[in-house]
Amino acid sequence: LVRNYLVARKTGLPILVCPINNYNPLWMASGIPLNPLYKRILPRHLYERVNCASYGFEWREKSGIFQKYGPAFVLVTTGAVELNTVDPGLVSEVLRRPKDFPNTDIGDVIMGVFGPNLLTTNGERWSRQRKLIAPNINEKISSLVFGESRRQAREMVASYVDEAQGVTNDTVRGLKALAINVLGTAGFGIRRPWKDDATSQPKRQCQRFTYMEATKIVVENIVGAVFPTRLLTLSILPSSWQDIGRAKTEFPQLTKEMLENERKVQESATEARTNLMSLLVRLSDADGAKSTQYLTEDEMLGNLFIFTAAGFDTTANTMAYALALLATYPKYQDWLYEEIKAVIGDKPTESLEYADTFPRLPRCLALMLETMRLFPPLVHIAKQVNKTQDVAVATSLRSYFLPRRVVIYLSSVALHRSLQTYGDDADAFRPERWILDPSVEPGSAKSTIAANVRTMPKGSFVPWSAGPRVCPGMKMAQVEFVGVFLTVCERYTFAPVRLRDDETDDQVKARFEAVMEDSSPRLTLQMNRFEDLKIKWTRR
Ligand code: HEM
Repeated sequence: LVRNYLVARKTGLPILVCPINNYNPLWMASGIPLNPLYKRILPRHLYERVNCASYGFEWREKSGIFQKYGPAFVLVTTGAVELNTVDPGLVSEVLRRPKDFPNTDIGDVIMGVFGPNLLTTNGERWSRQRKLIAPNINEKISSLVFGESRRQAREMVASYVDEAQGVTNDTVRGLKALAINVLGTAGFGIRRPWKDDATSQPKRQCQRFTYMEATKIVVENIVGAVFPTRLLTLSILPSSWQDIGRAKTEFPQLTKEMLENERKVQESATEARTNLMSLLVRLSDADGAKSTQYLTEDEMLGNLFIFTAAGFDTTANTMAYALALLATYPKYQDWLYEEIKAVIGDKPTESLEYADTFPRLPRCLALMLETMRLFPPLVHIAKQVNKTQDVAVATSLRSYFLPRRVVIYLSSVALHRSLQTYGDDADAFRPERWILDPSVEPGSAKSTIAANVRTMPKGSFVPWSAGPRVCPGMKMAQVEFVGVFLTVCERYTFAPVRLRDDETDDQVKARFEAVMEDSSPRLTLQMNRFEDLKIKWTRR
């Protein structure tokens, strides 16, 4: 603790000391569930430290702690020295310089459970994988994602309307099923009806998981999955933990089977296959000795996992918050509908082409950006100062001295609610803030994502990170989101179901806002009481 404190002193920034090891797996697993208890029993100044040392304090504190300590402060624990910042200049420099600020070792422990991958590696190994993989998450994949997202969304809402008279509190789970199925298609060429995933039951001990089921379980319980498999499968543990253990045990074998199958299909296929796994198979089968264009077998397992891990919960929860926001503020459903109608007119909507449609829906994308501004799936981005050399950075706010090995947390939540960047209504949901020129008519030639969606100042909006390590799935997630909201808003409206006949509009709004606010950052930010989002779908 003393050594860490002395390192922190070198930064010259305000310091908070908390004498625990916040990287201990037990602390990591118990920190969030016990947080409300700590809040109740500890005096405010002690709780503040314990809270900062527990995962995801960024969501619980929002901008408050930065208003108290300034744009950067340091947390010292027995496990680490952590610098937290909302200085956009520092954020932008840290993300621009991956050599000085590589990804953290702790991220590797969590996201590298099945092998090294794009997210968990640094240096040459990362740059080789990045050059191979990122350019291939391309427009062909986007087109596939667009079509599949629309198909899944149609099936989902039709099922709610036909079978439950439109009333459901299941839409968040439905969106998760939709997202995993879209990834199944784009990532692995597995095409499933929406209902298959949405209604699947927990498996009994003797039944094997499918690949997508095993991945979903591990992704949704990623912190638990860090524990050894032997521990997780102990019969005294709850069955949900045993499921994590089983999914973790089965995952490598399931991946190998899928890859073998893909290789067989590729041998006999007449056309090149378009999904991420087929691409990785081609890359790993290249001759590594002669070329730098290869992936090792363990990198392939790691990357197949990371596509789903990075792309599933992030996109699904963003869609869930957007849906809740649109139900809470219904005038924006009309705002989207106006654009959708202007773009697709009377065309038969089943046959909409991605390339003609997606770029002309700036309002639909603005909805996504505004949702992620208020509810960023990753509440922080973690980097660390490289291990060999201290780094100095000067921004318009101040000069920073960053000793080697210090972990840096870029706080997306507080950055995205900054009054300086977003104005006095920074906490309000206003998707139109993203539209550059509101007088441009939807559907007109100037109404495109490229021409009419605002770009925020560097380092102020980082839901997908930025710089050389920006999320390679950003476009894919945007296409999925726009495809889904285009499909549902074109044909349906949805509204909160009142709990009492005399519940007023304001009370309903406050109730839905409270459900969104009651969120916790797990792997990604998500609503704790998502079943309380009871809504009624109605055909337009
Ligand atoms: C709304 C959806 C998404 C959000 C908010 C999101 C967010 C992010 C963020 C913040 C990072 C940087 C993490 C860090 O540096 O610590 C990242 C990296 C990454 N994301 Fe995404 N992501 C999304 C969707 C996807 C999808 C659909 C894929 C898969 C196709 C994907 C694959 C990746 C990969 C492989 C990386 C590591 C990149 C590297 O370090 O070079 N993401 N994502």
